[in-house]
Amino acid sequence: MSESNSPQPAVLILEDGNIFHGKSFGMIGSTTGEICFNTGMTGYQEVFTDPSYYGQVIIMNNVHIGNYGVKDADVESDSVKVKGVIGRNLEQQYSRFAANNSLQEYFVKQNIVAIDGIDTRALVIHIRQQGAMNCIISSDNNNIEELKKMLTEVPSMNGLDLASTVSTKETYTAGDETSKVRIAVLDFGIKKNILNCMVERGAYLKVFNANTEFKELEKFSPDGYFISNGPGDPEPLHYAVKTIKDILQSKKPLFGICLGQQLLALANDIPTFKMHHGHRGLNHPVKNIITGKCEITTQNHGFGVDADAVRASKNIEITHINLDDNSIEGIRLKDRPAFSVQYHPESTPGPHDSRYLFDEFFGMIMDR
Ligand SMILES: NC(=O)CC[C@H](N)C(=O)O
Repeated sequence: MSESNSPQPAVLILEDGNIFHGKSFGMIGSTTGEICFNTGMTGYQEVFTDPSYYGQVIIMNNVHIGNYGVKDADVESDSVKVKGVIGRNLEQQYSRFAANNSLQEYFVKQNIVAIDGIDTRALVIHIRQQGAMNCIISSDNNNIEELKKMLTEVPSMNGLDLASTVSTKETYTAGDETSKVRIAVLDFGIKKNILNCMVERGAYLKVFNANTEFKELEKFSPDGYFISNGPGDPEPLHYAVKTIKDILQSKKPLFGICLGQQLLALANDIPTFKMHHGHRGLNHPVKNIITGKCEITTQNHGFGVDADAVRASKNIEITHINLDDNSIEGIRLKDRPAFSVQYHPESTPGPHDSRYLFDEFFGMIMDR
């Protein structure tokens, strides 16, 4: 490595006062956010560009990240959405025929501050035990007291509406305009591959800003409604809950993913809660309790729907449960063609076990 490439020292400070020393990677600077970890072995570029991670600093459990570089097409949105990255070996060298760039240069271009050389095993064990908390990474300031002060000013993820920040400002369409299946998509930070999964099945989509009222969505004459994934806390999104209540009144099919499930629950008076440290990875076992079949799923969430309230609800049926911790992974309404899952069936990255859910959504629309 040439002298100019040798990394500067960097520091990671957790809200509970723990300090980790490492080396800078990506942009030189400081960044803050909620620390979380992803256990996936592959698909790092898709993870970094997933808007559901907006506001979070992510620890990558896999020991080597960056070794296959980055490729323009492997994105879930138009930019990196994580606030920072923590790794054991963040690699400048890469090897892949199709790659366009190194992770290092990609992070510099996208203004992403990362820290390399961290004992990620110890750090992940710590977060698993202590739970979600804020953190700061810095490679341009070695004054620990100053950094700690900056960290105290970072808001808690609990109560934050981040979805309206990453939602599309302009309405746009995708797919074949002459299609018989028209789906209105409410965008809270949608991943491109969710849109692809619907376009591949022949839908014509119109994607709307998170804050769009039902009467505006209705003008598109949709056959169904899709409620997307997205970052932050679902609880403050009262405007979205109102829209979903109106959609349910229309009795047209509705499918929600992740934040979409949390909003569907809130629209049915089921509260959501902040999880201890969330689920993020590519191998979370889920059981479909309607068919009895298991799926290995891609997940990325730090909030969940209240299991007791779901079980007590007369109108909500549980369709999927998590086999690790019994949390609610899927629900459907008894009196409306509306359902949702807490995980990511488009699964980029991840196994494709759950893509049948898009077929079920299309089935619901075609049956009408
Ligand atoms: N992937 C998502 O949609 C995440 C939903 C929500 N922000 C959570 O962390 O639970």
